[in-house]
Amino acid sequence: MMEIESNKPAANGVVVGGLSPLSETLWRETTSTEFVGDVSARLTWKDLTVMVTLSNGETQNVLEGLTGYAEPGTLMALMGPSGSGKSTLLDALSGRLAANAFLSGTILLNGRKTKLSFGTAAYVTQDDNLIGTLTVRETISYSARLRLPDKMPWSEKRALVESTIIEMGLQDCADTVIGNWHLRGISGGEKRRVSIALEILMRPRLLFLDEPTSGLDSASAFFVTQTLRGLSRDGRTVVASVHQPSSEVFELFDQLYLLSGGKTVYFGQVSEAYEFFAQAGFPCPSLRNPSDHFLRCINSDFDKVKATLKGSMKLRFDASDDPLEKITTADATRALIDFYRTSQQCYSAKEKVDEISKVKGTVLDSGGSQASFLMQSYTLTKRSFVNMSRDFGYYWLRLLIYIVVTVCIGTIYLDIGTSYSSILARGSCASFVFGFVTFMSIGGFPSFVEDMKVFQRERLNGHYGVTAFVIGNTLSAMPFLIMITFISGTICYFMVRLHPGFEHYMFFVLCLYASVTVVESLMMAIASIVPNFLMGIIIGAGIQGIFMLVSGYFRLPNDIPKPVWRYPMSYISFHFWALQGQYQNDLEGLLFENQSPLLPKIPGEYILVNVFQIDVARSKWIDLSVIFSMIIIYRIIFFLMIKISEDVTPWIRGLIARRRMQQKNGTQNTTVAPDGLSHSPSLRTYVAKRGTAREKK
Ligand SMILES: Nc1ncnc2c1ncn2[C@@H]1O[C@H](COP(=O)(O)OP(=O)(O)OP(=O)(O)O)[C@@H](O)[C@H]1O
Repeated sequence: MMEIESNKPAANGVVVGGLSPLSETLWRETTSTEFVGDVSARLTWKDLTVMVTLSNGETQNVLEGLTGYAEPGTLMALMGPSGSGKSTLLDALSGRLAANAFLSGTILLNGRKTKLSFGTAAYVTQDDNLIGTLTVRETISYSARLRLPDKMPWSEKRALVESTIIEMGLQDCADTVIGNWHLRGISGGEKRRVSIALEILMRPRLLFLDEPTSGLDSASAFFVTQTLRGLSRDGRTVVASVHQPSSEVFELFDQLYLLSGGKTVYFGQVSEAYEFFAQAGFPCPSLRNPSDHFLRCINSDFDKVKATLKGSMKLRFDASDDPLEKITTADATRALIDFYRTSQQCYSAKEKVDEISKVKGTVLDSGGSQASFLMQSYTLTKRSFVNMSRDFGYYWLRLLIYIVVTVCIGTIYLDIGTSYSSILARGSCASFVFGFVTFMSIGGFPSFVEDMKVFQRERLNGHYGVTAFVIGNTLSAMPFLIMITFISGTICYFMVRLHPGFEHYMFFVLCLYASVTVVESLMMAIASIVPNFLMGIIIGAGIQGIFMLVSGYFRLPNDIPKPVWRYPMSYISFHFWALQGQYQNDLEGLLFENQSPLLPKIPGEYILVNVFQIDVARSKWIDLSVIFSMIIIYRIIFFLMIKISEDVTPWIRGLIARRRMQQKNGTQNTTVAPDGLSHSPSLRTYVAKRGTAREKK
């Protein structure tokens, strides 16, 4: 096959594929590939079939033999009834298919096979996962710092942010917060535009949008679509799935890809679709919105609706002259699919695909971040800190509750003293502080799940890596945790009058800080496995309940059954180490009254060994350092869990799906995913997982 190098720089300068001056400057500055002139994206797909394996081992073709192309400067509408495969086609094209989906056929970007996930193409999902406490301008500015090159001066970054705000028509709400459960913010349509703004900030050449207008009123939907049209006119390739667009919105699209049951019903110019349907025998009635008519022809749910009609309603349908009312939609769809196969549109689409595929154009570099790791970590830390300080539910509420609870502890154990009865009281006070007070930290889990949603969106679009996120989250939370534990620890220490002395005070608050941070880290690790906030809290509470049981208070260390509970559970429990350290910290060096004043006083060391069964040979500072190392271990687990869910889990799921399919069919499946396309994380699985969390909003 002859390869043609596209758009070589012309004699009088470079040919730039219809870019605005701003886009051109940015692209030249940020691209690390050699600038060969045309940086536009031409996407083609040929004989694209996607097969999914279901849990019973059955397979289902979700897409069947689709052929089409998307060109720069055009806005394509992907339409079809629910379940027709629109999202699957978007996923397949953007390299985000679920692990149980297998793809055959060829997808080429500028005539080359390219892995499209993680930033090469921008993908705007249906969910607007944004940080509610930030204003629109802040949201876009942080995103700019996270992704634009460090060496680009801030004035230029700001200019880009401002131009993006104007491009998306967000000037009026630029300084309004996005909004969350307690902050009233911008409207749904504006949120949608912010989500799109974040993805167009880096001026991607290829933009996918999953139902950008769903849930918006007609004016907002029109505005969003008009903006998309503007973006396409800037030389970008824009593909958007749409649900039931109004006639004004529909007219803004250039091309239409109509799907039904995973098959092509129509692919071509929007302007020719009207004629196509008329030729196929299904002309659009004069007073009907064309897009409604097209969907009406192919939506088999209408057959079910008609079957339930009775009496006059049925007669009304039967008396109509619309040819659609005479046959079932299933028959109409079949007729249209057959008609398309032999149509001029199908023929010219195939020709065009072959023509575009032959041209080996620019290798588009990943549109992901250009910022350094340090810049990303710094920006994420700052952004997360700002969010935590503005979100009342993140730490402020916890501080309030911690103060209330520690004042309660302080009044109940007020001035504990060194009487005989204070020995057990000191034990139970420490056990309550390090058991229940630290346990209350799971209250921050819902906010953290919200953070994770933003992270997932940004991660999948290649904005930054997992390490930068973990660093940002750890550092930004630190001042708040120090504040909460030092304030509540100080109240508790001085009201109860625990062992006097600065060193003892410091140990107590540091131990409280370390324990609360371990709980946070544990909850983060849980969030990476169970991103549902209710399930996460239940699991976190269960784990901590077990840890508390083996802490050495409810059952003395030597009495804890050795297998499992003593070894290894008590050693894994941070409560165990906290109590071992705090008991030493509190009792060592004190003398306690005996049962009778005639009997000698009891030294704290004696109580530690004989009552609480504490290993006094080990320094309390070692106990504390074990808790600190647990923080690091849990953060590493968190990091690994994200990595595993990104790389290993899809691979295993794919393997299981393949096995199931083989067992069912008894044959080796020959459908393979080219370039590991199906191995990238599925956005839809991620969106589905978070559906429940979204409902709570
Ligand atoms: N990974 C998968 N595993 C099992 N079934 C799948 C998978 N992906 C898609 N499907 C099935 O394929 C069909 C098409 O799904 P898809 O979400 O692409 O449709 P859609 O046109 O986007 O629908 P909607 O408009 O409702 O979002 C559905 O019946 C869906 O259940």
